[in-house]
Amino acid sequence: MAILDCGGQYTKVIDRKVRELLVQSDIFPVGTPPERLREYQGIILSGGPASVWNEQALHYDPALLDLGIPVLGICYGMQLINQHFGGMVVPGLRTEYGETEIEVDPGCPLFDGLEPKQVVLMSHGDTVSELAPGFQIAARSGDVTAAIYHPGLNIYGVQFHPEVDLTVPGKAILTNFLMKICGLHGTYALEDRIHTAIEKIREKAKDQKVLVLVSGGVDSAVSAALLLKALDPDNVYAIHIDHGLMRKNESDIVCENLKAQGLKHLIRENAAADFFNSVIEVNGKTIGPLTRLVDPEEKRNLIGEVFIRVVRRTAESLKLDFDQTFWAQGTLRPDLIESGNPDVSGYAHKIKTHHNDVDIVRRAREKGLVIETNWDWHKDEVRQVARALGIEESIASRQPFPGPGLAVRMMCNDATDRITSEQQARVAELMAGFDPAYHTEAVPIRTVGVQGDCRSHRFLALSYGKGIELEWDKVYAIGTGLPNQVDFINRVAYVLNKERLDGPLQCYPLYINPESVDLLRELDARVVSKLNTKPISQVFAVLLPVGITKKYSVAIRTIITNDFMTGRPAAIGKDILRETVAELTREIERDFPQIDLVLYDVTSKPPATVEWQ
Ligand SMILES: Nc1ncnc2c1ncn2[C@@H]1O[C@H](COP(=O)(O)OP(=O)(O)OP(=O)(O)O)[C@@H](O)[C@H]1O
Ligand SMILES: O=c1[nH]c(=O)c2[nH+]cn([C@@H]3O[C@H](COP(=O)(O)O)[C@@H](O)[C@H]3O)c2[nH]1
Ligand SMILES: NC(=O)CC[C@H](N)C(=O)O
Ligand SMILES: [Mg+2]
Repeated sequence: MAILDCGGQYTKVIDRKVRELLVQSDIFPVGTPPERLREYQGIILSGGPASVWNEQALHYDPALLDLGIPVLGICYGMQLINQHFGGMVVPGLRTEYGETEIEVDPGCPLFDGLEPKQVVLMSHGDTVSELAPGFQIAARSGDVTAAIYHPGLNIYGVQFHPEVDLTVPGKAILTNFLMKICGLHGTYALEDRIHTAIEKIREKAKDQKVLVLVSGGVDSAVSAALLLKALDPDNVYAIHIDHGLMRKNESDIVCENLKAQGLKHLIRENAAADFFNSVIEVNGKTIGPLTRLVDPEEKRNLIGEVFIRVVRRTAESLKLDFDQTFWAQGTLRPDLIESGNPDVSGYAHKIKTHHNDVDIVRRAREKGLVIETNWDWHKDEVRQVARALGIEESIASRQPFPGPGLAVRMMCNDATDRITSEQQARVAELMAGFDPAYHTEAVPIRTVGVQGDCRSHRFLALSYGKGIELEWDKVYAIGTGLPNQVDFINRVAYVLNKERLDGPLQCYPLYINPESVDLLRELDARVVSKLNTKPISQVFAVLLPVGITKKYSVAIRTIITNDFMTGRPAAIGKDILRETVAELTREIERDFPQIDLVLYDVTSKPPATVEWQ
C-alpha cells in the first residue's frame, strides 16, 4: 500500500493501521511522481492542514488518479479527489471536529457489512458542495457529505478518519479497502521492534558513553532499558532533571524507581533556578525569563532549550565533551508530528513545539548525536515494548506527563485579551437555540487546539445548566457543537460548582512563579488522587486566572485514548461516578480557599488538545 502524505496529523497512524492488518505500506510525499507508485495495489491519500480550493493547495501529479489503481482519499484526500474530478469543495458553513454520527450506504464496497448508523472522528472545516460527475455519495452526516465513490474507477473518499480509534468502524472500513477492493492479503510480518532498536543503538554508539534523559515516564524508561540491553551498562549515564515544574514528590519517587531499573549511574539535577531564570535568544529574539512569559510557544521553546543547557552542564561535570557525546531521549512519533518536524512530514502544521524537538535538539540530531529509540512509535506501542522488556507494570501503564511539566497547565495571561460583544452575543444566540436551560459564555483565555490538522489558539467557553443536574450527553454536545459553530472557541468547560457564579467573571494576570506552581501542584495531586482510575488514560488539573470574587479557578482534564492523537473526556455518570466528581469539587472548595470555580473540560481532541498550554 502506498500512503501519500498531505501533512495530516494521522498520516503515520494510517501506516500503522495498515501494517496491523498485515499489509506492508510505504509513505511518500503527495507530490511523488506516479511512475514510482505503479507497483502498489492501492493508494491512500492522507488528510492535511491545507485547503484544496486556495493557493495553498498541495501540488500533485494528476496522472496519479489515472493509474487504474484503487484509491482511498481521507479528509483532505477526499476533497482533492472530488475537486480533481470536477466537483467543488468550499469552506463549510458548519465545521466538524470530534466524534460525529454518520449514515453510511452499506451498498458501497467500502462500507460492506456495516450497519447504516456509525460514529466516526471528523476534523475538517472544508466540505464537498458539489459532487464530481460520475461519483456517488456513500455517507452523510446531516447535510455534510461524509463519503464519496466512483464505482467504475474504484476511487473512494471519506471525509472522516478511519485510521483513528475514535472511528468505531475504522478497522472494518480499512479491511474492506485493503482486502476486498485492492485484493491484498494480510501476509506481512511485523518487525521485531526490540531487536531492530538494539541493532540501531549498537551501530551508532557501540563502545561509547551515552547520556540518557529520564523523566520517570514510560517513553524514557523504554529508551533506558534498550540502551542497557544494547551497550555496556557502565557506559549508560541516566540524567533526571527536576525543573521545579514536576508534580508533587515526583522527582524523589522517580529516582527511587530508576535505581531499581538496573541503572549504574543516575544523576539528579535540581535545576529549578535554571528554568525559572534563564533567558534565551531565538532568531534574534530574546525570550524569558519563564516567570514573565504568557505565550505558550515561548514557554515551550524556553524550557526545551534550558533542558539541553542542563544536560551540557552535566556532561561537562562528567568530563565529557558535550558536542561529541551521544545522548538519548524518549521521543515519540506524535511529539515530532505535533512539533511540525520536517523530517516526519513536509506539509504538516506545527500544533505546538514539544520540548524534545526545539531548535537546539534538531541541530544535535543533524550531527547524529541524538539517540531516539522510540522515534517511530505511538504511546500504546511503547507500552507494549515496555511490557515485552519486563518493565514494571506501574511504569508501563504510567500516565504521560509532558516534558515542560506544570508549565503547560498554567494558563499564563497578561489579561489583555477581550471577547467582543458580538462574539458573546453569538454564543448566547446559539445556546438559546440549543437548550435555554444552559448558559454558556466565552472567557478571554486562549488554549491550544488541533482543528482540521491546523493549530488553533482560541477562547475557552464556560457552560452550566441553570437549576438542573449535569446531563452528560447535553454537556458533551455543547463541547462538540460550539467549536463547530464559531471560529473563536476551541474548548468548553462545564462549571461543577455553578452556585458560585453570582456575579460577572473577571480575568486576571497569571505568571509562572514558585507560589503559582505550588498551588497547581497541590490541586493536581488532589485531582489525580481522586480520579486516577480506569478507563481514564490521563487526568490532571489546570490553573486559570479567572473568577468572580477570587483570582483563580481550576479545571479538571480527563482523557480516554490509546494513542494520544485523538481522545475524548471521561463521561461523568458513565466513565466516572457523579458522586466522585461532586466529592472532589467539595474538597477543592473546602481545602483551596484561593479557588473560585471548579471546571470540567468537556472537549475532545480534536478540536482541543489534551494539554491546555
Ligand atoms: N524531567 C526530565 N528529566 C529528564 N529527561 C526528561 C524529563 N522530562 C522529559 N525528559 C525527556 O524528554 C523525553 C520526552 O518526554 P515525554 O514526557 O514525552 O516522555 P516520558 O516522560 O518518557 O514519557 P511520558 O510521555 O509517558 O511522560 C523523555 O522521554 C525524556 O527523555
Ligand atoms: O513529552 C512531551 N512533551 C510535550 O511538550 C508535551 N505536550 C503534551 N504532551 C503529552 O502528549 C499527549 C498529547 O497531548 P496534546 O494533545 O496536548 O498534544 C498528552 O499525553 C500530553 O500530556 C507532551 N509530552
Ligand atoms: N483533516 C483534514 O484533512 C482537513 C482538510 C482541510 N484542511 C479541512 O479543514 O477541511
Ligand atoms: Mg513525561
